[in-house]
Amino acid sequence: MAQLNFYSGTMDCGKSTLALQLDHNHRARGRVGQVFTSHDRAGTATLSSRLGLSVTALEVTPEFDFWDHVVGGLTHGGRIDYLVCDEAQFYTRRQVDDLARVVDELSVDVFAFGILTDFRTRLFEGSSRLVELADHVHTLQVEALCWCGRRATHNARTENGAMVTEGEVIVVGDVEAQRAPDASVGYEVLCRRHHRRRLTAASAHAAALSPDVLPFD
Ligand SMILES: Nc1ncnc2c1ncn2[C@@H]1O[C@H](COP(=O)(O)OP(=O)(O)O)[C@@H](O)[C@H]1O
Ligand SMILES: Cc1cn([C@H]2C[C@H](O)[C@@H](COP(=O)(O)O)O2)c(=O)[nH]c1=O
Repeated sequence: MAQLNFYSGTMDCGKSTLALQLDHNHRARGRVGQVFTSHDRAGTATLSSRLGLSVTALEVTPEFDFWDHVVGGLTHGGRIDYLVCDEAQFYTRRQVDDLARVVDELSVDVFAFGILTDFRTRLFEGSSRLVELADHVHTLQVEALCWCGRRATHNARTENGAMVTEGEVIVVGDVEAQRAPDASVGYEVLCRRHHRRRLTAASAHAAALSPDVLPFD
């Protein structure tokens, strides 16, 4: 029976790498799949992993219709066994509803990948709907780490090094500033404790060097 799977974790925990591996393994066994993404750092219509691999993908814009796309493909004699959907946090609620419908009514497996929460710790629209509808929600095993060594659970956005909590929800960027399209905006994964205190690696380092502040854990 086809299933809707959601693989989730912070930024930089290996979601896109797993998406590429999963696609490779299914393809290697003769299954026919299609790969989708949205706002990938490497550019439009690309699914890229920090380990260096990337593949061409279909870009999911807010107007994109998964149901029409898959039904159209099957009606024209095509075969579709599965969909790999990266950066699914950016998909709309309607698009995730359609993914569930594709699973249930067309028996196509869906493997969706995305971060759960934005830089303000709020659930993304696509991710919240996936949590509501998925047959299985998987947390990635590879743990991204906070600078303090704890498991990173939250994504912080930084502007010129300082953590910010206001701004547009979607700003493409990376955890390593030099790889981001706009180097002044970056991301850093943190444990909840340090996200709450807005303590990035840089600000913790600065605070540790200051003689005026008490030490923190
Ligand atoms: N130079 C490297 N050597 C080994 N592993 C790396 C290297 N660079 C990145 N990685 C691995 O790749 C992961 C990020 O993979 P990626 O698929 O791009 O993450 P995500 O899609 O979750 O943001 C890191 O957590 C790390 O495990
Ligand atoms: C937290 C957060 C992230 N983003 C962007 C930044 C990246 O371009 C992607 C996440 O990609 P990854 O492969 O999981 O590293 O999402 C954003 O637009 N808004 C946010 O709040």
